[in-house]
Amino acid sequence: MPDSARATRAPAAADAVSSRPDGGAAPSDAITAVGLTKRYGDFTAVDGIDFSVARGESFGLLGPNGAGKSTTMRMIAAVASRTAGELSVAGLDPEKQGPEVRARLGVIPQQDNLDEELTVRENIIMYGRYFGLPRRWLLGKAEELLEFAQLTQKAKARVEDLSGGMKRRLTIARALVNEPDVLLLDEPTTGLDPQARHVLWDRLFRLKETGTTLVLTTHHMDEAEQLCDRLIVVDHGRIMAEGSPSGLIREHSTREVLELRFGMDRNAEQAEELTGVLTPGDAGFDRIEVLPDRLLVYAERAEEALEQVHAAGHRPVTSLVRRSSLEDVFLRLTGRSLID
Ligand SMILES: Nc1ncnc2c1ncn2[C@@H]1O[C@H](COP(=O)(O)OP(=O)(O)OP(=O)(O)O)[C@@H](O)[C@H]1O
Repeated sequence: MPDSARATRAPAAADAVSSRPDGGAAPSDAITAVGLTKRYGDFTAVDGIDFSVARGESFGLLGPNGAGKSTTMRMIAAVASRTAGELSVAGLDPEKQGPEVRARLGVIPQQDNLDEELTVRENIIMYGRYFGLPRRWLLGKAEELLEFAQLTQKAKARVEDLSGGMKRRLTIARALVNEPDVLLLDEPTTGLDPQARHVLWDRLFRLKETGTTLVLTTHHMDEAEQLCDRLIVVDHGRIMAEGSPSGLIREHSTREVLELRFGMDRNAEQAEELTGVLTPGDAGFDRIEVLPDRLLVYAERAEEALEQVHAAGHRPVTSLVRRSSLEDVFLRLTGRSLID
């Protein structure tokens, strides 16, 4: 939340906070899930997952399409029921205390659901009215949020005239109108061009710095690396690993990766030959993964590995040395790529 926005608490939202049924001090965890499960008939979309999100933390669910990320978010947001397990959001049970939970959350769904008929400013004000916030207070709040979202110049524009990145920023501004404790973002930058993604990341980074708890889903490893203090890697409804981006990379991958291309049909055959060239002691070599278009040589010192490849007479068409990423962690854990 922008500092300026914090200075003027939402009056009606404050009432909602003081009417908390548990009445006690705010819990240290913003969200706690234990054995959280969601089944659709025979199909298990979320399979008994445990995690907690501390207040002020930026927490991610990283996984491919269909991993169960959105379903988990929908249970947190009190719009889908759970089949089994425990879930606590700001100390409340979303299933039993849906309206109270929703009053404490800002939700950014995968698809923008802005009111196309209204102007940018009106979108924020109307959304605030749903929370019962007074119109006069909302007029000032809308200006703060427009500034935060870098949309002041567009205040009177209609939503249909905005770019994709602007719409996304407006959706975030709108979700902040009730001064939520936790912001839920489902795939916040999917579909945006690189420049629009960076502008959005910058805004989210600002929110993170001012202490807003962020929970986001993504299948972009760079987004998770940029924004998350901690994340869970999910696949088929299960948690495969948990940790900080750098901790996960340290635990599950080598420091560096050598990417080699030998030409479409030769990669598998070359992988076998290179396994004979590179031994575990050499260059901190760990293993080779064969992808359809390239080989990934996992080694602590990839430049040294490349020297050894050359010294053994192998001539890749292209070679690239890079640091390991969360994509490599996912590949290691599941044998698959994050984006199929
Ligand atoms: N209402 C539903 N009825 C039946 N199956 C569903 C329903 N909603 C989701 N699923 C299934 O549950 C699984 C998890 O879906 P979910 O949307 O949570 O995945 P995701 O990780 O968020 O992926 P995406 O990024 O594609 O949304 C998918 O296989 C999906 O088809």
